[in-house]
Amino acid sequence: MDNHLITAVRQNHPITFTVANTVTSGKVADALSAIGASPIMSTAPEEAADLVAAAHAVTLNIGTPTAELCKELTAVAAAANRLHKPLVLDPVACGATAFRQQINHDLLTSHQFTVIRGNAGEIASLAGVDWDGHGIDAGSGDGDLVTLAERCASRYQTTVVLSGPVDVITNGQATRHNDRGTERLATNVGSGDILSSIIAALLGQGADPVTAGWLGCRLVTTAGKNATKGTNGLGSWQEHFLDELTMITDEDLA
Ligand SMILES: Nc1ncnc2c1ncn2[C@@H]1O[C@H](COP(=O)(O)OP(=O)(O)O)[C@@H](O)[C@H]1O
Ligand SMILES: Cc1ncsc1CCOP(=O)(O)O
Ligand SMILES: [Mg+2]
Repeated sequence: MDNHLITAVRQNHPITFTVANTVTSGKVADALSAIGASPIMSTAPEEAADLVAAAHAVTLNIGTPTAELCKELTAVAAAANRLHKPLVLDPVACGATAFRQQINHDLLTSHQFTVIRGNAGEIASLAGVDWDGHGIDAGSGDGDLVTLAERCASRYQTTVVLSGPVDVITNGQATRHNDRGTERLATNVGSGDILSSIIAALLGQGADPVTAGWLGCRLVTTAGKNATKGTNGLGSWQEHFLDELTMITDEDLA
């Protein structure tokens, strides 16, 4: 595995285009900038092809979907496939409503994604596995999470990053785990959105999907864990988290 990826991101500033949700767009942009990537967000189908052409990687975040935004999501996904740009899906709360289920189904059956990054509830919904989802959070269910992630990876012929207390990264053949992290990440709104777009930045820097998935999880959880030192509430942790993302190096991720 290339252990110079973070250094390369900080040198090359890969343009990382995110169709973001309206809740955490700013947090995602700041986190991408902190690791050295160059973020850009847009919701205009009129510029979808031009922005995808300029970007090194793309993330579709379905956190606050609208019928209008679906035009953008489709235009960006089609352009990313046409231009062979890495494409990441964050299917936020995809099991929570029929509307979200339909949007994610339409995207996944019409376009090829490089990586799908979601929590266990979201991955279970995409894999067609019964799960007791809980809004944007993982919820609870039975079954082995590796099997769940592999089933989703196989269904959509992609790499799946199933995030949680232990992250599972698999393309159906190779499977990796990341057990570093802190509970604070679970309750911080935007942790997953940040992770999905950081994975896109690493793909944009040339990492293969499993490496980008594992390294993204390692990067976010290392920064998250380090940020707990000397902090009490969520607010101070968020500030420290961004500082940690700014300072993190390849050596910190071993
Ligand atoms: N209980 C936990 N303990 C440690 N790390 C966690 C925990 N839950 C989530 N994380 C980490 O938080 C990040 C976001 O994952 P997650 O919370 O599953 O995404 P989402 O915010 O989309 O639900 C990941 O890097 C994951 O490793
Ligand atoms: C609260 C909320 N509602 C729609 S999107 C969103 C943010 C989800 O962020 P994350 O999945 O990273 O926790
Ligand atoms: Mg999420």
